[in-house]
Amino acid sequence: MADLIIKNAYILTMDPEAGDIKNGVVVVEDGKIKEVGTSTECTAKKVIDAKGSVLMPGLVNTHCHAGMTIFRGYADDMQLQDWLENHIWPAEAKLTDDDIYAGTRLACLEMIRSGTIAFADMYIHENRVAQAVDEAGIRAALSYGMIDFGDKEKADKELEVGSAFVKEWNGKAGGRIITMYGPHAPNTCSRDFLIRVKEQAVRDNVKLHIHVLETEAELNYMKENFGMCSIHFLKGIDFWGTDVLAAHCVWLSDGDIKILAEYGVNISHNPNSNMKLASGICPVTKLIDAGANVCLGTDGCASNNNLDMFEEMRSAALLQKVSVMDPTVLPARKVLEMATVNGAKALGINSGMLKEGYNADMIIIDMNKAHLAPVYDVASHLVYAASGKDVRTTIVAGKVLMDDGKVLSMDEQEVIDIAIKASKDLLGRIGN
Ligand SMILES: N[C@@H](CCSC[C@H]1O[C@@H](n2cnc3c(=O)[nH]cnc32)[C@H](O)[C@@H]1O)C(=O)O
Ligand SMILES: [Zn+2]
Repeated sequence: MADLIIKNAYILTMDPEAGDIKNGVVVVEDGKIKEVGTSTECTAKKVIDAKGSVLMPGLVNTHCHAGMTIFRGYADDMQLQDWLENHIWPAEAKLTDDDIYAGTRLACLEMIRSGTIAFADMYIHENRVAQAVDEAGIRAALSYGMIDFGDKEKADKELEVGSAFVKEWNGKAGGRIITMYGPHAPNTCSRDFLIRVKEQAVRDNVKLHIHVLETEAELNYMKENFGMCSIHFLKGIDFWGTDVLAAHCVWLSDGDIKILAEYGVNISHNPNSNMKLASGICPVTKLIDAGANVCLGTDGCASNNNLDMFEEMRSAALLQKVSVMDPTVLPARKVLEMATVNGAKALGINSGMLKEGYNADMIIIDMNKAHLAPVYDVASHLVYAASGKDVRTTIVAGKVLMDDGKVLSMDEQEVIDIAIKASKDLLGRIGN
């Protein structure tokens, strides 16, 4: 007997061979997809009738600082450097591991509610992030964010913490957690430190998660200090490879784009964060045309300010169209691919498609809504009309985490209340 059957769904498999399936059926067993088709002989412990709904792979958020939900709306409308140096970093210094746990639980709740089944994180007290992920039932690629500012002692300490985290949590939560190394950025990590981290990641056979060329300020800093941009600098220390997830990649030359594509780098495009911080516009179309793997991320809640990947898909499509003054770029299906297939590839997880043998990481979107009627093209609605609020069911590793709008893996009000209390206590500690 299978664990779960979903029937009568309009299925977006995201599998180029299977395409869309009308009145489709998916059978789930032991956390994996057992069958995808139009009928099945199987029976199951639980059957979901998805009539009038769309079933698709869940969304993959490839750049986040989940615990920063605690800072949602804390510091808006300022430049990145001012925001980081004068507001966020001083506040982060007062964060406790309980704050991070509370903030990450809130992030997991928000992501489960809005159809995200996996996210890539880079933050502090990452062991408490992992604990929250384990309990919430979501999938995640987690890294302890490391900064050395050229201080050898800090570098040693950061790598010790980052390495211990990688080893302790890789593969945990029934395989839902994978770990990465998280060197923060080329202008906050020294050359030697970046070399050491890359070597350690290769030895540990895990990927790397780094911010790259989010702002023109980083580009200028790298040119002044190293005589070259971050892309050429990282190439010079053999940093690039398919094991790298680079967030932002806004300030790129055509030569940089060629390098990123050539090395198979995974690029996490964060349109809402880039717009909110006025960081710039990532040349997504050029990167895709060059063959790079471009996926989508929200960044932290303090620079978005939510974790709704449907909003991120819409922003990515609209921002790119107006930035190149061509409405034909980034069509809906391409954006859906970025948020599912490409995101899964970037994290190295077997999700992102509804295909036999893949992780049963999927979502059901209720299409019986005024703002989703009538339906000519499902993909169009998912990108240009829907939001995370239209997700009714979220399944990760075959487990139903939200069933018809009710979150089953956590007490929603308790999670919200604890996060609000943590933010109030934090304000008291920050003293404003
Ligand atoms: N161990 C490090 C912490 C790094 S965690 C990841 C860092 O990225 C910061 N961060 C959040 N959003 C952004 C962004 O958009 N660009 C760059 N850094 C960010 C976040 O505030 C956090 O300090 C230290 O010693 O500071
Ligand atoms: Zn970030």
